[in-house]
Amino acid sequence: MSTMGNSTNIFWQESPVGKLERQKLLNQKGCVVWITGLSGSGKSTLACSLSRELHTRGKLSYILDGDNVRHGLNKDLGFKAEDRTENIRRVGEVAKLFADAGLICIASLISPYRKDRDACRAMFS
Ligand SMILES: Nc1ncnc2c1ncn2[C@@H]1O[C@H](COP(=O)(O)OS(=O)(=O)O)[C@@H](OP(=O)(O)O)[C@H]1O
Ligand SMILES: Nc1ncnc2c1ncn2[C@@H]1O[C@H](COP(=O)(O)OP(=O)(O)O)[C@@H](O)[C@H]1O
Repeated sequence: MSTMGNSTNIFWQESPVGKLERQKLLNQKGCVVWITGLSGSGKSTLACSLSRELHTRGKLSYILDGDNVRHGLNKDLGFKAEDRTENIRRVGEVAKLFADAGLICIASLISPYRKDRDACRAMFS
C-alpha cells in the first residue's frame, strides 16, 4: 500500500499481460523520442517525418505534439514557467505509458527548462 495525495488505500494493479508479451506481439520495443526546440524550429515536421518513416518500416508510433496536447489533456495550462513544468510532467507520464504499452512515442514540445527535461528523463530511469 502507498500514500498518494490524500488517499492511503491506493494499490498498484498488475496487468495480466506483461510488457515483454506486448513487445513480442508488436515485434518492437516501446521507447520515447523527445524532440525539443524553439517554436518554429521544426519539431513537428521532424516528428511527422519520423513517424511516417517508422510506419513505412512496420513500426507503431504515436506523436504527442505540444500544440495538440494543449487542445485536450493540457487545455488548462498556459505558458507561465509552472504551467510549462506541468505540461512537460504530464506529457512525460503519458509518454511513459505509451512506451510501456510498446509504442514508439514521439514527444514534440518546446521543453525550455533543463530542470523539467531532467525531471522527465528521471521518470524513465
Ligand atoms: N508564450 C506563448 N504564447 C502563446 N503561444 C505559445 C507560447 N509559447 C508556445 N506557444 C504555442 O504553444 C505551442 C505548444 O507549446 P509547448 O507545449 O511545446 O511549450 S512548452 O514545452 O510547454 O514550453 C507552441 O507550438 P510550436 O510553435 O509547435 O512549438 C506554440 O504554438
Ligand atoms: N528542415 C527544415 N528546413 C526548412 N524549413 C523547415 C524545416 N523543418 C521545418 N521547416 C518549416 O518551418 C516551419 C515550422 O516548422 P514546425 O515543424 O511547425 O516547427 P515547430 O513544431 O518547432 O513549431 C514550417 O513552415 C516548416 O515547414
